[in-house]
Amino acid sequence: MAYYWFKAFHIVGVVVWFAGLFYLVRLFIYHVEANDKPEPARTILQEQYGLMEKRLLNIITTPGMLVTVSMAIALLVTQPDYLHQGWMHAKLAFVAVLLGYHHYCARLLKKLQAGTCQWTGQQLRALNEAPTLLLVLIVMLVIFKNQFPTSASVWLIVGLVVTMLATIQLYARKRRLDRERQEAAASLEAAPTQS
Ligand code: HEM
Repeated sequence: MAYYWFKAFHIVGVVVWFAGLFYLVRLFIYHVEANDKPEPARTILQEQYGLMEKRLLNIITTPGMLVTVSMAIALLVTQPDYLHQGWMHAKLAFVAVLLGYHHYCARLLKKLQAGTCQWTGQQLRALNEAPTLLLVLIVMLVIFKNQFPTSASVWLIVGLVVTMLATIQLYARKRRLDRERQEAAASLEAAPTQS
């Protein structure tokens, strides 16, 4: 019975951890893009985003990671056989990458607060795709275990899902560019004409 409790809270931890990771980098994007705003909006926005980022990391994301990992350790102590299985080794390797990503986000936060972050909004958007990929891989490993699917039909489904996600991203990008163009045109119109 304890095993089910550990597994339930392992999954709760995973949901909280990923929600935090996704939202954190989204806030980084807004933080960096606030550089384009005129003062005093820039300072006000960046201070607010800085506060939200710190709270999100310390109150949601890191505790989510700690719950996931501590429940995972409890699962492995209860079921140590998993430690000898190939899928678990692969899963642990991806989790190590995810922990590295978490640590890197915490470093980026410090750089943003110090005003020394060199990442552009576009680069951060690309970075924010990394946890999605890790999420898909880890969940597939834990579900399929050693029967990880390799047949053509499965990869067709994976391809369709990836295409769908890419289409959503491209559409969001198009809408963002349209909005930026409209804002630029509006500010040109509002600017006083010089004779
Ligand atoms: C700290 C490293 C981790 C370890 C050692 C670990 C270990 C485990 C173990 C032993 C199980 C039970 C498997 C079973 O009973 O079939 C499990 C379940 C699960 N894990 Fe992890 N896990 C880790 C991190 C993660 C992460 C980062 C994710 C998400 C990206 C994740 C997603 C899941 C899911 C969705 C289940 C439930 C699968 C099911 O019941 O069929 N785990 N994990």
